[in-house]
Amino acid sequence: MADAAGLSKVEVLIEALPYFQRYAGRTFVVKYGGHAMGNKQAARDFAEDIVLLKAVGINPVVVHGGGPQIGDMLSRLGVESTFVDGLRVTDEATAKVAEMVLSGGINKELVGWLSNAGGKALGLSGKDGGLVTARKVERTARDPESLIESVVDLGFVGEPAHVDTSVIDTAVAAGMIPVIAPIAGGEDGATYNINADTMAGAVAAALGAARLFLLTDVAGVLDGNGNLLSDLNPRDIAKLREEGVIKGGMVPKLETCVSAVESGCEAAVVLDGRIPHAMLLEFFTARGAGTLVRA
Ligand SMILES: Nc1ncnc2c1ncn2[C@@H]1O[C@H](COP(=O)(O)OP(=O)(O)O)[C@@H](O)[C@H]1O
Ligand SMILES: CC(=O)N[C@@H](CCC(=O)OP(=O)(O)O)C(=O)O
Repeated sequence: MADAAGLSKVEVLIEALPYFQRYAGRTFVVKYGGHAMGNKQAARDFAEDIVLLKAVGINPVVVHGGGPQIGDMLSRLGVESTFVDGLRVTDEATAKVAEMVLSGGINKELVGWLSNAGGKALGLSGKDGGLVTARKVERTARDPESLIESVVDLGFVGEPAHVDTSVIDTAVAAGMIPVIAPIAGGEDGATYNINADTMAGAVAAALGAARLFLLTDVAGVLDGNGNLLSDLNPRDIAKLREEGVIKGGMVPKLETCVSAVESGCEAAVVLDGRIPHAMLLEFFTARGAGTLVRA
């Protein structure tokens, strides 16, 4: 006779069975933010979640950030960063540091965690296999008094202009988990620093992903009183942004969610990466957390 603990394990698997069946063969793009990476145990849990998704037939594709880690390296070098709408103003030297930290450091660390959890991970940046071609980001700002708009030069901050998924398709067909750093070359030959949320959204759209998960270090999108907003649509988001409730790093995150759901992704979720196994809890159980964005 099976004991109660054994039965409850089976019940959990049975509860998840319709999800395994529905999403087998589909792609989930998971963005792992630099803030969520701080805790080693949470990182191990994250790697297990990704490897479990792969084991049940879903194709996870990881895009990672590393903003705080780039900031630490720059401050060790005596360089201070400024941000415009959550984007780091990037001169040529900063782009070099960002590439070193993201592609050289964090990307390989994540590949190591996934391989320790039993996965076969392939570390890439937008440059590898022609995955992403970047173009320079154009931003304008309006002077609050004169209301005159002027161009803000962010330097080598890029956005994906073109995504060629063939390197991802090849890796997935070979049973691998692609792990992508948000760095890409431009048509001008320069190296561009891309916000990791933006990179994840572009990759999700190009792959026709079923889900986009954005793991960060807050419970989700919070209202003006610090309460979690668990369901949002693009109209709610535009209003919250106008009201100034959504600021800083949450701006590119929600821009990404909106463009993902408007380009066919079923749902995008802003999740608390500090919670152990946040992604599996959200996806396979009724105890979903975070903010779900749907069209
Ligand atoms: N309305 C909001 N709800 C939650 N977080 C917000 C909001 N507005 C701004 N933020 C900020 O956005 C941050 C998350 O973005 P970011 O620091 O870029 O994270 P990551 O490194 O995970 O991408 C939060 O830590 C918080 O400081
Ligand atoms: C242009 C730009 O801002 N690039 C980001 C890239 C890393 C990133 O986005 O990391 P998180 O997801 O951890 O914030 C940066 O330099 O910080």
